[in-house]
Amino acid sequence: MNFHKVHHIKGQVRVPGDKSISHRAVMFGALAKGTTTVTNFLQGADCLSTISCFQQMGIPIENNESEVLIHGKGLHGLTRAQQPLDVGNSGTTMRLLSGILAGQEFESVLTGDASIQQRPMGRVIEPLSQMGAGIISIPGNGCAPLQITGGGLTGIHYHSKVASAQVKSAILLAGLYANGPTAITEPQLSRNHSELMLRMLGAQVSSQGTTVSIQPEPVLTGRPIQVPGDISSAAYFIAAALMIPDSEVRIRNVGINPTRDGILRVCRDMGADITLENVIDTDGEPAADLIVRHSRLHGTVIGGSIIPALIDELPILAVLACFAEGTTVIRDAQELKVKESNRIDVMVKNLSAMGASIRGTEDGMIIEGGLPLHGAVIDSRLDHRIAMSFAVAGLASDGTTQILDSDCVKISYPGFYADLRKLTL
Ligand SMILES: O=C(O)C1=C[C@@H](OP(=O)(O)O)[C@@H](O)[C@H](O)C1
Ligand SMILES: C=C(OP(=O)(O)O)C(=O)O
Repeated sequence: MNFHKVHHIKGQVRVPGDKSISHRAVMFGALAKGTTTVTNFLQGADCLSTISCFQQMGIPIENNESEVLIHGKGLHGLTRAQQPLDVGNSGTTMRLLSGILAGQEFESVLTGDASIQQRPMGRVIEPLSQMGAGIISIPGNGCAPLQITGGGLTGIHYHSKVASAQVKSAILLAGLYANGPTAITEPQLSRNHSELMLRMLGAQVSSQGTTVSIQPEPVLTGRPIQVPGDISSAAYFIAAALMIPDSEVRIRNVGINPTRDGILRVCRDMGADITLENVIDTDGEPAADLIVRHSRLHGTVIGGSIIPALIDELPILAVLACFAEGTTVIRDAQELKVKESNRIDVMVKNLSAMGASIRGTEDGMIIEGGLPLHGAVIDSRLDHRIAMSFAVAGLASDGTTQILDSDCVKISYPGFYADLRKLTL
């Protein structure tokens, strides 16, 4: 797909539901008793993989697009799948499901696409094995496919080396089935959607600093869940409006949970004009309209405890940094290397091809902003965040930007190109 320079972006957009919350609504709804009705569910390929895995384990799920109904069967209501469970491209599905399967009295195989088969699973294999699950990497390289023989779990207090909501959630979910309390301490606070939603469904979860603990065998009860818009999807419109002269957009109903709002804090620190209106709170997940206007930006340093609060936004923030005066340093972000692609390498290679001054480091990137960018052929490496980042870069660059495998945006935002185009009219 090709992109060209536009004069401005203007208007309103409503981004689809949050991916992390949509996955969790299906998984936790399946473990609850009764029906969980989910509105504004993200109909992206990753969340559809989660639905299909739970249907294969005997959970009736009705997907009516505007509403998803999960007829949960309680903590012990899952049944063994007849086929290996296929998570597609979704790391969240693979890791959270590993935690749930660790607690089941049956054997399961979890697999996924070529990208997922290269992502590290040792980070869940280690704690779940410590709890007593039989969990092995079938190829023997710490990656999927995984074979999981669950049951007989012991509660542990795990100290994780990575700040990862997927690891934290896997351990908390296994903790639902343990013989005593389970706790996890992470180096920095990662997104807390699991804690909030499990608590709302009836689990006993307590959080103190970067430690979360959970009590086993709660009775979870299904209930309505409203999914706010995904700030990780809003990020592309935030960046486009800031970068492109004369732009102003209103992005409606965006989730602004403080464990996810790092992009707002960093953009403001760079000089961005972003205001919030219509702030609401739905079951502990706040949301607001974001009004974003073109701004003169300056470089900044992004590192430390803010990184987990903007980890998926770092590719588009790297693009934004090219349009800011001075130097932007991204550090402490080595996790970028183990996402759907190596996002440090892919950003450096593609932004360099467009004329940016960017250098990769062990744990991030250093960008000298202010050079004009020009079009190039961009290999998305089938990574949705890369494709969306360069679509936005293309709208602010001379010449033609051609994105290869552009349809990978269906993973988290199937209507992305249509929504972006509407704002350019
Ligand atoms: O828990 C989640 O829903 C997610 C956690 C993050 O991954 P890590 O836990 O690996 O940091 C993030 O990158 C991913 O898109 C979604
Ligand atoms: C890393 C991502 O997702 P996951 O880990 O679920 O594949 C992402 O959406 O950017």
